[in-house]
Amino acid sequence: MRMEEISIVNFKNINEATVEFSPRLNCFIGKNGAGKTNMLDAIYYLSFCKSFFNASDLLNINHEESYFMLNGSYDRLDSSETITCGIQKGQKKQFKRNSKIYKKLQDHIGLLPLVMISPSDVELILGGSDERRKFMDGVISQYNQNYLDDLLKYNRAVVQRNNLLKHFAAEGRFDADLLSIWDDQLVEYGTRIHRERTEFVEKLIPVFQRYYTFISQGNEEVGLVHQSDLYENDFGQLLKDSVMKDRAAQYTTVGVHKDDLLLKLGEFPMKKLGSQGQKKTYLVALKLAQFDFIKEISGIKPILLLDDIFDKLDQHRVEQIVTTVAGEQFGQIFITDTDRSHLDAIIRKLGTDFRIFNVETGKVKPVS
Ligand SMILES: Nc1ncnc2c1ncn2[C@@H]1O[C@H](COP(=O)(O)OP(=O)(O)OP(=O)(O)O)[C@@H](O)[C@H]1O
Repeated sequence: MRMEEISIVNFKNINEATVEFSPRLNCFIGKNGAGKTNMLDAIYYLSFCKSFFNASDLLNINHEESYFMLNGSYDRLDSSETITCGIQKGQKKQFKRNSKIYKKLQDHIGLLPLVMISPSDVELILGGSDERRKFMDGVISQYNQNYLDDLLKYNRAVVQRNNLLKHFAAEGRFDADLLSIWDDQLVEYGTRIHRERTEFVEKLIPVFQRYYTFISQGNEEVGLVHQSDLYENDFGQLLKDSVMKDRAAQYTTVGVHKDDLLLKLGEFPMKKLGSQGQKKTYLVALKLAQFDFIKEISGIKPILLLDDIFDKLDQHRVEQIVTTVAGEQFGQIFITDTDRSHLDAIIRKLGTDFRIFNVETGKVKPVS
C-alpha cells in the first residue's frame, strides 16, 4: 500500500501543502522545529483518525486558524482510496472515505496500516504499564475490529464496577449479587482480550528478537514477557477471591487492565539498565516486529514512518537499520532527519525511487 499524495491545510505549523510522494522512500529534511514531524503526524492522522502526539484535536489546528483539513490519496490493493478529514473548532470531527462519511471512526482503523517509530516511543520503556497496554491494544485493533469493541466494553465495565465499589463504601453496605453483574461482563470481554494479547505477544517475540540481534549484531540479548493475572487463574474466581481487597481499595484490583509487558535486557529490566542506544534499538526492533506482524495478518505492507530514527545510535546500528528497511519486505517509507548524510546512505543502498523534501517553517518543498 502507498500514499500517493497528501494535501494539508492549517495542520499545526503547516498552513498549506500539497505533496506527491515516492512509492518507496520519502525524506523530510529540515532544522529543529521546522515541521518534519508534523508532516509524519498528518500521515499518521489519516490512518488512525487522531494525532500520534495530541489527544486533543484542537491542539492540531494551527494556532491562528479555526480548522484543519487533511486529504490523502492512496493505492491500496490496486484500488484508489481517498481519505479526507476535517476538524473545525466547536464541531464534530468529519472523516470520509471516498467522499462517504464514516458513521463510526472505529470502522476506519486498520484500513491503512501504518507503523510509526518516534523518539516518544521511549515512554513504552520508561512510562507506566498503561503505555505498554496501549501498545498491545493499538496493534491488535489494527487487524481485529472486535478487539477494540471488547476493550471498550471491558473498560466501561471496570468503571461501572469501580463506581459500585465506591458507592458501597460510601453507603456502608455491600451487595455481592449486584457486583457480580459486572464480574460476568469483565470475564466475558477480559478472557477474549487476554487470549488476543497472549497470541500477539507470542508471535511478536521471535521476530522482535531477530531484529534486535540483527541491529545490535548479536551483542546483547533481549526479552519480552507478557504479565497478566489471567495466566495462572480463572478470571471469575480471581474476581471473587479479590472482593475483600477490591472493597478496601474501592476499585477492581485484578484483571487485564493491570496487564504489563516486562521489557528485558539480559535478565534485567531495560528501563533500569539499558543505555539510551540500547533502549532505542529495543524500540526500533519492537516496532519493526510490529510491522511484520501487521503485514502478515493484513496482507498489506504498512506505511513506515521513521521520525528522528538515527539519534543516539552508533554508525553500525544505523547501518543495520538502513539495511533492514531497504529490504524487499518493506514498502513505502517516510523518514525525517536534520541533515542528509544518513539518508544519502539509505538512498544509495535502496538504489530505488526516492523523493527528498525540504521543510522550513511549515513549508514543504521537493528538492530537485
Ligand atoms: N497547533 C499548532 N499551530 C502552529 N504551530 C504549531 C502547532 N503545533 C505545533 N506547532 C509548531 O510546530 C513546530 C514543531 O514541528 P515539528 O515537531 O514537526 O518539528 P521537527 O521539524 O520535527 O523538529 P525536530 O527536528 O526538532 O524534531 C514547533 O515550532 C511548534 O511550535
